[in-house]
Amino acid sequence: MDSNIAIEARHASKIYELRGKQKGEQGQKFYALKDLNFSVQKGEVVGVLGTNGSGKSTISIILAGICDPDEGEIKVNGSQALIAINTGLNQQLTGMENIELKGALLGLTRSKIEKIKAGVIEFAEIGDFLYQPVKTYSSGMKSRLGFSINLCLDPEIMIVDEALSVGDKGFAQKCINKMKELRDEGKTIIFISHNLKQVRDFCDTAMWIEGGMLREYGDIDEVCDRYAQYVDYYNNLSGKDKKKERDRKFAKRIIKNSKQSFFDKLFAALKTR
Ligand SMILES: Nc1ncnc2c1ncn2[C@@H]1O[C@H](COP(=O)(O)OP(=O)(O)OP(=O)(O)O)[C@@H](O)[C@H]1O
Repeated sequence: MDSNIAIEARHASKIYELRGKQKGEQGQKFYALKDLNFSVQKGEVVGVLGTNGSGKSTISIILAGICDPDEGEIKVNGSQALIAINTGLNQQLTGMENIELKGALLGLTRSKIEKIKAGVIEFAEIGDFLYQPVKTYSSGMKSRLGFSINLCLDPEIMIVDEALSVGDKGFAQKCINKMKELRDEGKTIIFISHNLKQVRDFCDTAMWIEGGMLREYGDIDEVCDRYAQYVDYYNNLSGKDKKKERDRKFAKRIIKNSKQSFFDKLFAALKTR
C-alpha cells in the first residue's frame, strides 16, 4: 500500500446472518457492507454519513480491527483507536483498572500506562469516580472515560463513532477542540456522526454509506448537501413509500439462497431422518 494512504478498502463486504422470524426458521444472510472500494489519505479527516442501519458502525469495528470483512479486504496503515459509546470498557472494573487492562492488552510499558492515567485524570474531569466501577457511571461519564483513554493512547488513526452524542455540550466541544488539534498535527480521523453541522465544520471529506454500499465519497460540502437532500426526501415520504424505500434497500443486501444452500438444506434434512 502507498505510504501516503492510511486506509484502503478493496471489494470489502461484511455479511451477517439474520434470525428467522419464527423459532427454528432459517434466517437470511445479508450484506451489512457490500463491495466497498475507497482509499483514505494519511492526515485526512473523513466524516461518515448514512441513515440508521446503513453500516457505519460496522465499518468502524472493521477499521478498529475488532472483526474482518467476509469478502475483500480493508488494510489499515497505522495504530488505531475506536471511540464509541459503550465500547471497550469493562463495566466491573474501575476507570483506573480499565486503563491498566487496556495498557496490558496493548503491551504498554508501566511508564506509558502512568502517563495515560495522568492524561485521563486531566482530560476526563470525573474526579474520584475514576476509582469506582464503570457500571456505576452515567453514559456521559463513560463517554468521558472512553474518549480520554483513547485520546491518551495517541493513535495514528482515530475512529470516533457517535461518541460525542451522549456527553454534555461542554465536553463535546472540548473533544472537538482536541480533535482539531490532532487534525492540525496530521492525524487521520474517521468521524461518524448524525450531526451534519459538526461533520461539515470538522471534516475535509465525507463518505456516505447507504444500505451497506458506498454512495458517495468526496468534497465535504457537496456530499453533505446531497445527503441532506436525501434525508429530507426520505422524511417527506408517506409511511407506505418509506416502507417501499426500506424494502428496496434491504432487497439489494440479501444473499439469495444458492443451489449449494438448497443441497445443504436437503443434506441436513436427510441427516435428521
Ligand atoms: N451482529 C450483528 N448481527 C446481525 N446484524 C447486524 C449485526 N450488527 C449489525 N447488524 C446489522 O447491520 C446493519 C448495519 O448496522 P450498523 O450498526 O453498522 O449501522 P449504522 O449505520 O451504524 O446505524 P446507526 O446510525 O443506527 O447507528 C444493520 O442492518 C444492523 O441491524
